[in-house]
Amino acid sequence: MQIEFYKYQGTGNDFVMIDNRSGFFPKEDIKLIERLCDRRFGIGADGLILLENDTETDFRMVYYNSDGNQSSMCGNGGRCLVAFANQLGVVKNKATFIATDGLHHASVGDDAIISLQMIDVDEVQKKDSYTFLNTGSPHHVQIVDDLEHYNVKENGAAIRYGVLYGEKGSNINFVKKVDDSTFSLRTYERGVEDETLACGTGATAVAIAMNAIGQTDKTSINLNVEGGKLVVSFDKEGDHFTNVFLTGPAKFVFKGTIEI
Ligand SMILES: N[C@@H](CCC[C@H](N)C(=O)O)C(=O)O
Repeated sequence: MQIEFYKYQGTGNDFVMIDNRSGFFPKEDIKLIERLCDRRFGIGADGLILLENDTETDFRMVYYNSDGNQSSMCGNGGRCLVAFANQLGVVKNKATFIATDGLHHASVGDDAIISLQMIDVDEVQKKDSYTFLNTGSPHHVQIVDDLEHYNVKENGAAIRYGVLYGEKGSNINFVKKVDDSTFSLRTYERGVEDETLACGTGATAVAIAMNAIGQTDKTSINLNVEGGKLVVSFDKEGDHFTNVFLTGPAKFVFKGTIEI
């Protein structure tokens, strides 16, 4: 059997996209999803996303990490899925869709810039050396001295598998302040089990965490990620963050068919 796929990337966080509106895709086949995401034996991606029908919104997002397991929200994947839906003609420059963390609104701007509304954040756990919050996916946020030379894979894995987060784990973000409006980050992603070039829910978590712990009082924050630049904006009331938007490029790379 042959599957038609589309490859997208958002600031270097890359995804295999499949139009599953007919419901043909064998969703329980973890090994198949893992193989499709494999960079040597498959197409290669940080995750795989199915675009499915939904009765109340434009479409449903079903997200899998590259390890083949279905997971929580993916911000860059959500932005890429909106670009994919636009390419398929399912939406026209504006989208409303349902994902594992609830309803999302998005808009398509010039130059493949997609702005995606993320969930509200009601709880920010501030600890001495790190911050933890959920932006659709769980995120540990930690400021480090030498971000450029930091061993993200080794230190990220140690925290992800350590005592703090148990079996469920967390995504781990290491951060450096550039100026009041700008932070650089590098992310170790759960389910990829490696550093990725960008993480949308991670960038969102970093922006909110930096505001919540007083590193900035800005509510529109530039994020330098390894694969490009993202912007996160929000409204704030105490530790309650609403109207959270993640904005950045989401680009079509290629399409093809693969034998499964
Ligand atoms: N790359 C994603 C995050 C995907 C989910 C994450 N790996 C998890 O399982 O928690 C993003 O852009 O948000």
